[in-house]
Amino acid sequence: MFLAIDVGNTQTTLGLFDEKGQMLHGWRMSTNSVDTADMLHGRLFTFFMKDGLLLDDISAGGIACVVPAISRAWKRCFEVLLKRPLVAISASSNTGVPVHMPHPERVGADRIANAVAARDRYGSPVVVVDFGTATNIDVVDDSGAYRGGAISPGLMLSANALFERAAKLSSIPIEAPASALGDDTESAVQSGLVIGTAAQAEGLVARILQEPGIGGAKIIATGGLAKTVSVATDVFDVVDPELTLRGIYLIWKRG
Ligand SMILES: Nc1ncnc2c1ncn2[C@@H]1O[C@H](COP(=O)(O)OP(=O)(O)O)[C@@H](O)[C@H]1O
Ligand SMILES: CC(C)(COP(=O)(O)O)[C@@H](O)C(=O)NCCC(=O)O
Ligand SMILES: [K+]
Repeated sequence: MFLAIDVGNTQTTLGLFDEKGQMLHGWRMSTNSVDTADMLHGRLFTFFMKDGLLLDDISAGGIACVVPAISRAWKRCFEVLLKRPLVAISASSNTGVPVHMPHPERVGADRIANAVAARDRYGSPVVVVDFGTATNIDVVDDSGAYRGGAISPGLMLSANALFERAAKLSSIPIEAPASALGDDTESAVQSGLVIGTAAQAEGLVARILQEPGIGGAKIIATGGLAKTVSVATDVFDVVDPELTLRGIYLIWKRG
């Protein structure tokens, strides 16, 4: 079986795929850039044990990593400890999705994976909004090419900055309030953060859809906060939390 690893700035998600491309198991852990190969190996061992699996069941891995400090530890975990190959996804991988941007090598591997999975599942044009540490938008045009998108501070980053800098505000449950018109501090902050993040996505998507080759695109939400935010908008055709992991699998499968 194939293990897909999506290393984000806050959390690392893992998905175990069978030969038919079904994701059978998924796990989530925090991303710690100081983790060693032994620690990563230990985490994998625990996840697999808990689900009645063996690390030997892994035949290969693929990784989309946007935290360079930890990529060596993952490589060592696979190649030295698990004795299995690990493919690192980048814009220069054989993805089948050409990157029409001046500096393809600078694009995050997670964004490439999103584009590949979205085009495969939903066709093109397609727009992905990924709600993680950053909120990033990834766009595939009607020719099937990746065209970039937008990057902004994610919901939790904004929330934490607000709670840190506004003396009278402290942490509240991050969920959509009943109305955009908050009638107390908690619901006002929920409105600003959750409905605000949703409205930002609506606004950016509306503008991106005006660009040549993007009109009529399906709009997909993914990322750890996709479910929280999608409650507050009807802009999304689909919420697909496993999109990035599926993209890693698809890129690996193409070889
Ligand atoms: N099981 C979970 N299901 C959904 N959301 C989670 C879950 N766990 C965490 N989240 C939220 O998702 C966010 C991380 O999203 P993610 O897309 O993994 O970010 P990144 O890829 O930037 O690390 C965290 O802020 C967390 O609050
Ligand atoms: C945009 C990102 C910060 C998103 O990271 P995440 O929120 O998933 O942790 C990441 O894809 C990244 O660092 N990209 C490099 C710059 C670019 O894609 O243009
Ligand atoms: K991510």
